[in-house]
Amino acid sequence: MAISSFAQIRRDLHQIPEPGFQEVKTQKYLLDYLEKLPQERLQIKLWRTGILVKIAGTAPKRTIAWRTDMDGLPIVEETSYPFRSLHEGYMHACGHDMHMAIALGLLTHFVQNPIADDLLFLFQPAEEGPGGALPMMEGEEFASWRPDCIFALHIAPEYPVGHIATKPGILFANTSELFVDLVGKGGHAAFPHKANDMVVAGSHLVTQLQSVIARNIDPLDSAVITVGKIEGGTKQNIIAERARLEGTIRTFSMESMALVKGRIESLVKGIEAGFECSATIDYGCGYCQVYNNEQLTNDFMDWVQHECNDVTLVHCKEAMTGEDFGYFLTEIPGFLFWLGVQTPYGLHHAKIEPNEDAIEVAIHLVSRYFTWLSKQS
Ligand SMILES: CC(=O)N[C@@H](CCC[C@H](N)C(=O)O)C(=O)O
Repeated sequence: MAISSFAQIRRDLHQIPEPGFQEVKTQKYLLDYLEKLPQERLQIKLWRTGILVKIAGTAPKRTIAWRTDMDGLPIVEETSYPFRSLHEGYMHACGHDMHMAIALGLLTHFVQNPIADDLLFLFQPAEEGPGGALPMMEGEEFASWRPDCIFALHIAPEYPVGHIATKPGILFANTSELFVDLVGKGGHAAFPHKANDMVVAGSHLVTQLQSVIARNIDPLDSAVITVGKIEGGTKQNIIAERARLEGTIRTFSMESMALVKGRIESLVKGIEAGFECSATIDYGCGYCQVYNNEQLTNDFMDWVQHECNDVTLVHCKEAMTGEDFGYFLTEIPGFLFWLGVQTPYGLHHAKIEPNEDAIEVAIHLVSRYFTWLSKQS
């Protein structure tokens, strides 16, 4: 069966996943594509490994923006695809390849069918970390093309193709990365009393961290601490002098974030005292929540409900995912919605295979929405 050109673009991008701020091949691929489009209405600016593209409207009163992320994740791909990642140890496992193909599809549509308003397409690096949205917003390139409203989507493995989901207000959580380094005293496996084992200390800490959510967060509030990676030691018969825990914290309020961090700091001090080691905490990068503008989101949801009988709208709950798109929404009204790509494996899974039919669903939906929105002012 023939696949659409944007599904093919997604496959090409799927093969070249790159970490945040190293999206060099991705940027080149996108630029090569943009170069082939009719240029009359297009203006292009580069920002680090990202790209900003403006399409001049026919009678602009404002600028409507669409943002896609670009980076991949450090995952060894285990899909059944013949177009698996060519970058050993990296994979587009969060759908940014789908997001970019959709953005190019939309951009192409509007180059061919311009609307009254100006359109701005943001290809933003480093969503998975250390965060490209905030520095991109602070850059002169964005400031000089600052949009009046901004929108984005994220693929959702749990919804069927043709379904979208969103809600007004908070959609995604506040996040903070978490890195804890423990340093003790290494030694011979047979003489534990002469050493100070950081594998044991780190294991205690991982277990204690679970109590913060269970015993310090109001049960009617929500928070997550996930330790996704532990490193420690050098060999099975050497007591580990060092251990490192890498994780992430998620909360729905900054008060809960401060509370969780305070409790983590106390527990880490306890580990230092209890295991006679030294510890350092680094919170890495943090993202603010994704808070959907209530008016725009409600209007969009009404519009989908009444005008798009090919799309099923789900009124979803908020999720503990993070997205630096939230920074754009702190200053510019807009929203993010989930796009159903039904697949049994979740985001960040080595076997995730999003259904590519969702690419055309998104292009068709958002192109109609922007055309409608442009007529509303
Ligand atoms: C949509 C999504 O999966 N986003 C990421 C954002 C990660 C932020 C940061 N690196 C962290 O781990 O806290 C997510 O994991 O939710």
